[in-house]
Amino acid sequence: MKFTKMHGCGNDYVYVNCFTEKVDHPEETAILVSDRHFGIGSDGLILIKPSDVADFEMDMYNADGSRGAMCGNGIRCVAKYVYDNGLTDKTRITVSTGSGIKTLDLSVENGCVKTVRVNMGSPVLEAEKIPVVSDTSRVISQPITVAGKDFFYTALSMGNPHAVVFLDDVENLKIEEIGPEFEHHRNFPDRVNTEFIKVIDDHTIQMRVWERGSGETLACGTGACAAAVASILNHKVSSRKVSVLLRGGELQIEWAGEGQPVYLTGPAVTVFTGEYPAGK
Ligand SMILES: N[C@@H](CCC[C@H](N)C(=O)O)C(=O)O
Repeated sequence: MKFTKMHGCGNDYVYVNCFTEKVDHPEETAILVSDRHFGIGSDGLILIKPSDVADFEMDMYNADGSRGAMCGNGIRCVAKYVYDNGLTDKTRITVSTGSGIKTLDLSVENGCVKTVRVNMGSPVLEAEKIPVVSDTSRVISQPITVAGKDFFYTALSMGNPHAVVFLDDVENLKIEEIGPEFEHHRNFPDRVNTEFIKVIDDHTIQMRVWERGSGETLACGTGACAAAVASILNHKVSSRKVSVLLRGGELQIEWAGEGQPVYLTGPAVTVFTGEYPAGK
């Protein structure tokens, strides 16, 4: 299998061009290639496929082999891959995902895509659609006890489920201890991605993320969107344009408010290409 390793703000995936390559068991392949010691090393696997309903299809798998419906950093890299490798010459493309068709605008410099702006669709706030177990129809700053500690969280879906928690300090957070406890908490029947947020100023937030199926990653595009929406809903920021500072870089989020789509802008980078497994 020929592959390309790419990342968006350090959220790295192995990309396979399924116009020419075939992956028979993507769940098992995702686990194998993601291993940072015995595999290629990544947060998961992303298959780029032909589509009947959009220009391309993105099919994504986490490092544990579970399927993700949407990936904000991954879809920007899909855009870079298809443009840089001549599968399209369009700078506005559509990509079919597990959470619908997304439209992407590509910024090109010297013949290569540098940044991509994605229409991520509207956030889903209804508890049962996220899904999150709750007595209320929405979960905005609700108490939750996780691993014996009390937190407040806001839940929403950006095509995948997110819990956003505001803290005074995220740098010293023992995320490898608390992250899995949120992921498997009984409130989240489909597990959850959890964003831990420190507010920096009225338009900037700092974020660490524990991703469902992959653990701590350096960035999460859907998570950055969820965090910006939660920051606006909880009046933590006053701007509708929010900069999200992640361990692997910075993402820009725009949201005009309820019923409106969220826009995600950020970089996409190719790291290397190869073949897996090696011939010899
Ligand atoms: N890193 C991604 C999200 C990947 C899927 C997620 N772990 C899930 O299972 O929902 C992003 O950039 O959005």
